[in-house]
Amino acid sequence: VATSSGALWKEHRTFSLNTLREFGFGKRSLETRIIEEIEVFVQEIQSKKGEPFNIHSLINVCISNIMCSITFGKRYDHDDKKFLSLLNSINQNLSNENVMFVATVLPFIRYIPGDPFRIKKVLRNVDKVENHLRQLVEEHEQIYDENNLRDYVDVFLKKMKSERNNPNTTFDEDQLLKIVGELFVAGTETTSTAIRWFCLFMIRHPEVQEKMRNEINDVIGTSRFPSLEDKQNLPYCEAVIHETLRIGTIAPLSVPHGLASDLKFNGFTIPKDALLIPNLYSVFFDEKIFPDPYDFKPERFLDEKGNLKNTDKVLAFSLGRRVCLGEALARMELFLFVTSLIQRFTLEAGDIKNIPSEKGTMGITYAPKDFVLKAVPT
Ligand code: HEM
Repeated sequence: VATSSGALWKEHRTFSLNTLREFGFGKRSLETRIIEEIEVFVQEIQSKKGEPFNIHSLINVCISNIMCSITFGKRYDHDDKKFLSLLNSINQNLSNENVMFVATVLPFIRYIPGDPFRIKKVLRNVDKVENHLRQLVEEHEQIYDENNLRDYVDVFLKKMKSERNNPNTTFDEDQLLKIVGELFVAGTETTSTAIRWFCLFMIRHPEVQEKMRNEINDVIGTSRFPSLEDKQNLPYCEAVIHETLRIGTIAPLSVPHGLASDLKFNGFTIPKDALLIPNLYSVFFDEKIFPDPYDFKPERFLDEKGNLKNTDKVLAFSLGRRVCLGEALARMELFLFVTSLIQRFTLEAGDIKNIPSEKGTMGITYAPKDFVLKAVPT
């Protein structure tokens, strides 16, 4: 979806969205699935007993499991070595994306003996992920039952079978592998990065955590997990999520777009086929929209009565026809994960002399540098 355009993009974006909606996007069934994953998340954190740990892999597995269950009807245990190694390969490639830009411009560098640019490593990682996904698709094909469509892959297989005699079909195994790979990667890395930014900002701003916890305690208490119905009653928590997406700037340059026709803009003509790189960063840090843009201030999204305002200015998922396909899922996950976390734990720096920096690293997303934290039960 993300890398295609024209008729192919339209057909597969519509198919993907409809199918993902069928499997719960924006529905209660998906909320229940997310909360089940949060229960595991909380148990894993409790098992650390307030000792310092790196939350990166824990968040990655939880978020990835949600995407895996929609796509393949499957989730993995947190100590599944094969799955952890797969997620690690994806992480390595995403944080190493710049290398692939260089290899695209200078393709010969991949033939240099040894692996000085780590390109062979990146390609080995791609193979590893593709082989894993291919195996999952093959397993689905073997037990496919058209009267019991369990997940995204089954619905795609049904469409493939119904289009078997259409010579122009775009529903084939290659396309299926591309899309599940994309959903798996885009659906894990982005949301997981947003939650890591959230943890980092909470360590740096204990007063914000405290306010969130007070609001959660007033509205929900501690006996049950937050649910999506609580969202409207937790404006401060929502404001913190918007501020996290703004300052975290997970996709500062969104995704490059190609121009389908000439475009006149501010007296310039930008020719058809030119590559446009949207600069979301310039909006998030525009002081006319967000005064003191470098300060973490959730209150900027609340009016004097405490109601949310200006949240539509945070274009974290971009906008227009190619707006992020996973926005609904990501917003559900973000709300449920961060409120459940703050309801049960106080987040502190793992090492008081080493408070994690707000300066991140740029790969395919803008992510925090790895850090350790303490999650002290409230
Ligand atoms: C906090 C989490 C997320 C952020 C910040 C984010 C951000 C973005 C952005 C900025 C784009 C580019 C839109 C454009 O081209 O104008 C995008 C596209 C996309 N995202 Fe996300 N995303 C997130 C979560 C997800 C999730 C959970 C999924 C999985 C379902 C997903 C799947 C996609 C896909 C498939 C596209 C390409 C859409 C198209 O080209 O039609 N994203 N996302």
